[in-house]
Amino acid sequence: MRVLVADSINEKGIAELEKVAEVVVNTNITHEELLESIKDFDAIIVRSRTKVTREVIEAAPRLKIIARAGVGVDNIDVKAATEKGIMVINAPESTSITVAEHTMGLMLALARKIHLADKSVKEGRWEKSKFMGMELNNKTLGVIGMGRIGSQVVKRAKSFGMNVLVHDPYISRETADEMGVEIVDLEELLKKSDIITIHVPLTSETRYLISDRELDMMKDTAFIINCARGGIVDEEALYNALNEGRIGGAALDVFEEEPPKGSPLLKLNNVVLTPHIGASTVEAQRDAAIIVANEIKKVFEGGTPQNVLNMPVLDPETFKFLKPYIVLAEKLGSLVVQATPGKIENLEVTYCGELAEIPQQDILTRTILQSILNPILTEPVNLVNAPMIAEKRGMIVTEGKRSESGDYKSLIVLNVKSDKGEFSVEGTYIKEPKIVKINDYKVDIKPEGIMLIAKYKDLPGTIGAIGTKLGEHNINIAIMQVGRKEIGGEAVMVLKVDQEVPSTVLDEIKELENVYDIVAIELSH
Ligand SMILES: NC(=O)c1ccc[n+]([C@@H]2O[C@H](COP(=O)([O-])OP(=O)(O)OC[C@H]3O[C@@H](n4cnc5c(N)ncnc54)[C@H](O)[C@@H]3O)[C@@H](O)[C@H]2O)c1
Ligand SMILES: O=C(O)[C@H](O)COP(=O)(O)O
Repeated sequence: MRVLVADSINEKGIAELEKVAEVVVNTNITHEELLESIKDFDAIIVRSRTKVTREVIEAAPRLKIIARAGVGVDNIDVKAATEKGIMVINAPESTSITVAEHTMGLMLALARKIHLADKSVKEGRWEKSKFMGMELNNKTLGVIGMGRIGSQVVKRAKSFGMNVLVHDPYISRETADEMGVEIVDLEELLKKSDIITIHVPLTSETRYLISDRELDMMKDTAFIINCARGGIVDEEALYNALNEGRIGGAALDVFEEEPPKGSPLLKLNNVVLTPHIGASTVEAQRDAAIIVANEIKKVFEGGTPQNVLNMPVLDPETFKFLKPYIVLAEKLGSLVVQATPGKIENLEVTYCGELAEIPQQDILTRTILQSILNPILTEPVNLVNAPMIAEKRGMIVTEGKRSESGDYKSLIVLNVKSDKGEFSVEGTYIKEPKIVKINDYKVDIKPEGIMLIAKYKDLPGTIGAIGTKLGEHNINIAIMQVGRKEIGGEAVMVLKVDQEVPSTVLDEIKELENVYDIVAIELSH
């Protein structure tokens, strides 16, 4: 496995990765160089500098994982990655405290004019009266977005004696009560706050969340801080508001364009600017690097990472329960694609028994269904992109649940229709995967190795004739099972054989009297 580290990360993360992969560190890589070299890598680690665009993703046939050593993934085309079956992971918890502390630093700098006082002293002046500040105590802080970082800011602000208003449409009343904050709409927050701090992701909804109209609602003495993402605050509108004295000051760690070359904001005194260092502490960078390195290791070792942004994360209990059925599902998918004649147009999957009791359908879809689809769809698919590819191919896939599962705790039932016929199979897991029904006939067979499935008329001599034909071609029968509903009616025979069965032999068997059809299937052990 090969991992490209495209932005600088802590060496501890690199050392972890080197235990399982060849690691190439190129933290000055240009977009053009990335487009050229990404084809040789299984994983890439980035921070906010490197843009992982659709173009990059499409030039990356080997890529399995895009890791963001940090939080924001607005520099990664997550949709394009999902379509290609590439996992996108991040290290969401790693930097929250660090960013919250940086926010408090900027708040204090604005309140006490630390940036200006520092400059003045270094330039040889002693202007005590010029730097009259403001206490944070008893002031109102408006927090826009109370997620991981926002809530850490709230805790710290409270310890400074601040009253906190929060605007976040997605948090519950209980969370607000637990944090001891008042939830308000954006307008009220803007009008009442002495300091406003932004901690939302950059999305189409939050782009220019703060522009002329919102800045005009702020007190003329109020400060605004953006440690989230450039583009959430309209910088031109901000400059005008600051320049015209319509607000008191601003602190920015992030910019629409980084670095903010030629921005008029660089010339204003009532502005504190830092070069996107909100997450830059030894502790946060060490944690971010180690977290993503371990996630990549997990993926390479076939495990389930925790911080995947484009597939569901399973708790260990659910994963333990589902794991055998994921193995079974892959075998069932492989069986139906080989046993069904023609192009599959319709796939109906029914989860029965305990499997049907999993409340979140999403988990079954992203694990069991996708494992069934893996072998059915011929282009490389994985747990991330399989349903999308099925849809693109015009295959109608439906899922259902049934609490009843006969003699078994859980059952997966597949009914398949193609342009040339139909096939159905039922499987369960009892210490190992088992096929318990084929085309409505009861069987009991372990789905592995070379299997023959024959449809024939249940008349004396037919089974013997098939066995003889195989014997003539030196094909040894290891296991044989038959299923029928009535004497003399249609029956199904499943044979496990020790050698491959050439198609010419299958054709000879199809010629036998009372044999309707026979297919050979090969399943992994
Ligand atoms: N400056 C830095 O170096 C730095 C470091 C880490 C993260 N960040 C940025 O901070 C952002 C927040 O990080 P986090 O870990 O707290 O994320 P988070 O997902 O835990 O929290 C984001 C919060 O924003 C809320 N939200 C979403 N849309 C909103 C809207 N329109 N109005 C109000 N609230 C809204 C969500 O409900 C959530 O509670 C990241 O997306 C990243 O862009 C910056
Ligand atoms: O979203 C993040 O994690 C921060 O913006 C940090 O970005 P960086 O890793 O480029 O410092």
